[in-house]
Amino acid sequence: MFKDKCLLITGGTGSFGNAVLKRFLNTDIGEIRIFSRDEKKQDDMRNLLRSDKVKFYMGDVRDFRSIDNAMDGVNYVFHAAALKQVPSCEFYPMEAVRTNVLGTENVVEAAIKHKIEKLICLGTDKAVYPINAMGISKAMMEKVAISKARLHTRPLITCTRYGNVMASRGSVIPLFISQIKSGKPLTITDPEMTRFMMSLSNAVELVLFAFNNANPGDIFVQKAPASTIGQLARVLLDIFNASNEIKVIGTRHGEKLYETLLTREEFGKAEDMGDFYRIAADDRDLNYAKYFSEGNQEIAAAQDYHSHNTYRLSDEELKDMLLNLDYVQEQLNVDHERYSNAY
Ligand SMILES: O=c1ccn([C@@H]2O[C@H](COP(=O)(O)OP(=O)(O)O[C@H]3O[C@H](CO)[C@@H](O)[C@H](O)[C@H]3O)[C@@H](O)[C@H]2O)c(=O)[nH]1
Repeated sequence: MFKDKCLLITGGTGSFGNAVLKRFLNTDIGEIRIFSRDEKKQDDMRNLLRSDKVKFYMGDVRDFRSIDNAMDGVNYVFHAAALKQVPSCEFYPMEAVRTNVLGTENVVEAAIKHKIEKLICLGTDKAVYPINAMGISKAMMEKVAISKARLHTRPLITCTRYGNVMASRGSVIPLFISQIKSGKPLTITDPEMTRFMMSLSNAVELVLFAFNNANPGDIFVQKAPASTIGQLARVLLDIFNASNEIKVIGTRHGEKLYETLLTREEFGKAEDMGDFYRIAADDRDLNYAKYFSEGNQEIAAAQDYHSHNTYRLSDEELKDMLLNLDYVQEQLNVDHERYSNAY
C-alpha cells in the first residue's frame, strides 16, 4: 500500500509521528518526511534513527512557503501539526487559530497544488461541542478540510477524531507517573471527570483505517472505552506500588467534565464500521430550499456518543491497557534497573 510511496507527516516529531515511524520504517515505504518547527527535536530524531528513508523538513504550517516546499513529490500527507494543549490555547487563542485553522488551510492548499493523492487531518474529540479555544480551532480545522474536500477529489481529504492519546507528550499519565516517582501528591482536577482512552497505536490504526476507507470529506472516529481520572490515578498508584497523597485541584481552564466523539446528529447518520464510525460529509449544496421537505428520522432517536456513556473500563482492564504502553513499561524498567544497580 505504501510501497515506494512518499509520506509527509506535519508535526512529525511528536508522539504520533514517532508512532508512525515505528510502524513504517522497516517496510517497503519509499520515504517518510518529517515536517516540523523544532530543530532540536529533529536533530534528536535524526541521531536516533540514522535512516536514509527519513528526511527532515524545517518549517511551520503557518508559513505556506515552507509547507509548499516540503510537498513536492509527496504521495500522502498525515497532518498532525497542531497546538493541542487546552490551557495554553485558552491564553493564546489566536495562536491556535494561526496553527490549527490557517495552518490547515495552508496544508490543504499545498496538497491541492502538488496533486497529493491523500490527505488525512488529525482532529480531536475536543472539537465536538467545543468550549475551549483548542477545540474551537480544531472544529474549524474540520470545517476547512471538509469544505475543500467538497471541491476537490484530489487529494482525497479526510479527517479523524481522537479521544485522549494515553501518555502522549504533556498529558496526564506522564505527569502522574512523575508525581508518583518524586513522592509528590497526585494533582487530580476532578475524580469524576472521564476521558476516552486510546493508545498511540490505536491512533495510528485510526489514521490507517481512514486512509483505506475514506470518501472525500468523511470523518472517522474509533470506538473507545473511558475511565475516570480518579480511577486512572488509583490504578497508576497500584502499578507503581505507591501510596502518594491525592490532591483535588479543581477543573482547569476550558476543561469539560466529559468529552464527546459524536454529536447525536452525527451518530444518527454515522455508519457503523465495526471498531470505527464513519460520518460522511453532508453533500447538499447551498440551494437549501429543495431539501426543506426531507429530514433524517434517525437523528431524533440518537444520543451523543461521549466518555460518560461509552464502555467504562474496569480497574483490571485499565491496568492492562496501561501496562501495554511503551511509556509505562519504560518507566517501570527504569525503576527496576535502579533497584538492581543499587544492590
Ligand atoms: O494535573 C492534572 C492534569 C490533568 N488532569 C486531568 O486528566 C485528564 C486528561 O488531561 P490531559 O492529559 O491534560 O488531556 P486533556 O486536557 O483532556 O487533552 C488531551 O487530550 C486531547 C484529546 O482529547 C488532546 O487533543 C490534547 O492534546 C491533550 O492534552 C483531564 O480530565 C484533566 O482534568 C488531572 O486530573 N490533573
